[in-house]
Amino acid sequence: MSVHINAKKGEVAESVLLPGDPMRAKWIADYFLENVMQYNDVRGMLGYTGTYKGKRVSVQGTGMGIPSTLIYAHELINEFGVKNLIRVGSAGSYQKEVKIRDIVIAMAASTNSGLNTIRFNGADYAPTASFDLFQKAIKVAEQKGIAIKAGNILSSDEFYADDFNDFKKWADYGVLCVEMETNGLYTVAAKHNVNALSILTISDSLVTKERTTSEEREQTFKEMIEIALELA
Ligand SMILES: O=P(O)(O)O[C@H]1O[C@H](CO)[C@@H](O)[C@H]1O
Ligand SMILES: O=c1cc[nH]c(=O)[nH]1
Repeated sequence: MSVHINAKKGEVAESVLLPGDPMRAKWIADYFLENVMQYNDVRGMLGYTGTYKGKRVSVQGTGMGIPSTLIYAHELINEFGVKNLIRVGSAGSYQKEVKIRDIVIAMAASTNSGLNTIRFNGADYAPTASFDLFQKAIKVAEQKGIAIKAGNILSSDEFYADDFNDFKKWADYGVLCVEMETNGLYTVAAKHNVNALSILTISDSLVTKERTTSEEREQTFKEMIEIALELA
């Protein structure tokens, strides 16, 4: 057991899907996994282990934002021996070509968080996806006929920016979409020499102002889960 995860040793699989929303974790376990056991309920941040096509896989909510995600990723890696951390999250589009329900794989994650500048004494660190998981995800998506987009994303510290037009600067530099966790996830995975990948589904667009409902964000977005589960 760790501070935030009350699983016993061995109850968490080597590969873990990481949605921000703990209710999406429950939905993934209910909808996709067999032989499911719930291993975590601390703070309502639900975690489950089950099997997918006979392979053991876990799914753990992380909460929202880099600080919360760092807690779960750190404990999963250091206390439970997790080797593959695959985020399955929602994101807001920054580009008109990136449309609602599109899937974006984060090759790299920029941020406005100060955590890495503190960690690296004022210098920038560029956290990137695991090349191995990235390559596999591209292959799986091709096999399943699922279109994906891939590139740089923004992990923002705030959901409600003072000025929503701030996104245009990031968009000009080719950033595809915004979410709130990947920069931290890729950094902690690099530190501990394990694999991390973020697969995101566009839930809303800062360009067109369209958006999906919270229920859709919790219970749909099946294609990114299907890709993620094949990487486990
Ligand atoms: O859908 P999840 O995985 O929670 O991800 C996105 O949704 C939350 C904001 O609504 C943030 O956590 C953001 O990164
Ligand atoms: O606009 C959005 C959508 C999902 N997640 C975010 O952080 N921002």
